Amino acid sequence: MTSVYAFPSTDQLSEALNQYVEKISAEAIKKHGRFTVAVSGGSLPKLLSANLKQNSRIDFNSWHIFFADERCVPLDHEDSNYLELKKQLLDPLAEQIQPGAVHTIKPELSPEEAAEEYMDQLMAVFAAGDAVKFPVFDLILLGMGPDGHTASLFPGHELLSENIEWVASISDSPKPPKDRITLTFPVLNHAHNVAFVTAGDGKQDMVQKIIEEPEHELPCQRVHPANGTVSWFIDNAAAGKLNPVRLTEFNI
Ligand SMILES: O=C(O)[C@H](O)[C@@H](O)[C@H](O)[C@H](O)COP(=O)(O)O
Repeated sequence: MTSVYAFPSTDQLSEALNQYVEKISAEAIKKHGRFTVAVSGGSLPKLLSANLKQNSRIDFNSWHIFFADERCVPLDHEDSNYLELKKQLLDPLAEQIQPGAVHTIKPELSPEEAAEEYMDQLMAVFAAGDAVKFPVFDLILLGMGPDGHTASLFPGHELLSENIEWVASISDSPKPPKDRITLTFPVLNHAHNVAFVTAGDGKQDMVQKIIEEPEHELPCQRVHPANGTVSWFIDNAAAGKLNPVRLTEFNI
């Protein structure tokens, strides 16, 4: 089940996303004492954090934050997804309400080694003590590239067929920087909830293609958790070419 929510402005998109994340994190923490979330880079951290960073109802201490993908650069490098999330969400949060854990890559490692090490971090959180085939995130927050990529899963790339490893490295990313790690489709498709977040009229062609033309089998279209929900949070600019019948009224 895919729900597409469109909002007149990015401010209203961010507020709706704040309410959605608050609901899912509260349910997860009530159910199993923690909230596990994977965050993408690009424009997502800013759209995610605009209202979330001021939400005093959220128990960030119970959060485990991972990255859906990350560039293999130092954590203080301008291309680092961690740095962007730090700027947009972590730094504005008071010391006593910081997330319980923010799982960053080890940038000094090669992309291959960084992927292996990130797998160890995922195993420690999701498979402590018992064997699991894939981690089950409470929420994975994804962006949509102009070519239909998501995380660092790009159209036509061999990584799209990875169905065993939880984390993969890529050294020929069409979107710079070229060296990255990324969660793989099996992990994305085991999540309880996935939310795509994208805005701007530059995205309207691809949004229309992804939502209305499944035959393309673009990376964004290959995210469909068997036991999970998929939601799109977009602004009216990005929804500009969508048939309005595809839109769902947001009420949470
Ligand atoms: O590390 C990355 O580059 C992102 O995770 C990437 O997958 C991003 O989400 C899309 O490229 C959309 O980026 P924009 O929202 O900035 O267009």
